[in-house]
Amino acid sequence: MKKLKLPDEVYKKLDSFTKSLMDWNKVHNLTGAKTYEAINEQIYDSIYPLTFLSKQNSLLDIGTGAGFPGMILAIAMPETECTLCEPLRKRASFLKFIVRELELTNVTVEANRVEDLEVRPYDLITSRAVTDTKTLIEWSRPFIGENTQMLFYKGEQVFEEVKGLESCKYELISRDQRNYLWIKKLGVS
Ligand SMILES: C[S@@+](CC[C@H](N)C(=O)[O-])C[C@H]1O[C@@H](n2cnc3c(N)ncnc32)[C@H](O)[C@@H]1O
Repeated sequence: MKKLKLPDEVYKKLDSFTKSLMDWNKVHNLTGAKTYEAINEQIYDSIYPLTFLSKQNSLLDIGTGAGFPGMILAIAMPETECTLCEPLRKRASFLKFIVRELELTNVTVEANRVEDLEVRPYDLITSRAVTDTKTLIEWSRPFIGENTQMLFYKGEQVFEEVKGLESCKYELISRDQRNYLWIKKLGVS
């Protein structure tokens, strides 16, 4: 299993998360990642940005699904206050179960569409496999403060999508098929 250097306590919690996800997946089809190995690959994909991101005080993850990347980042960054936004009831119920089971004090699960969330600024906005970059930026706007950064987990399509980002300060970090679009400053639209 590919691993980043993180405290043992974090890996213990990630292991509990994996076991619970496998159990829930047998009953409720929460994610396509069904095996221990497949879930671990999603976990590594979720936390890989910790190799380049600095510490954040607050994070909003749009469309967390069964936990990627928001719940994984929340477990790995216990000092970051994380809001996980997931409208689908069974997925949000699983996220709430994990919060209770792992006694996570830094996580709030919002079982709503991002368009319906209470507006406030976040330091970091993340999203994986939800929608195109243009829509993600529009959805993120109400939550952007002075220093907000965005991190979108993208595939091949990102190379087309960044063509609209000329006025933004961004970096693309590629790993295998994954392209992490790290927007450090939004330009004027
Ligand atoms: C393909 S899943 C990806 C889930 C997870 N991010 C992952 O990578 O495994 C897309 C998720 O986005 C959620 N979603 C769709 N529209 C949304 C919206 N307007 N606001 C928040 N979440 C939304 C869906 O409920 C779904 O769980």
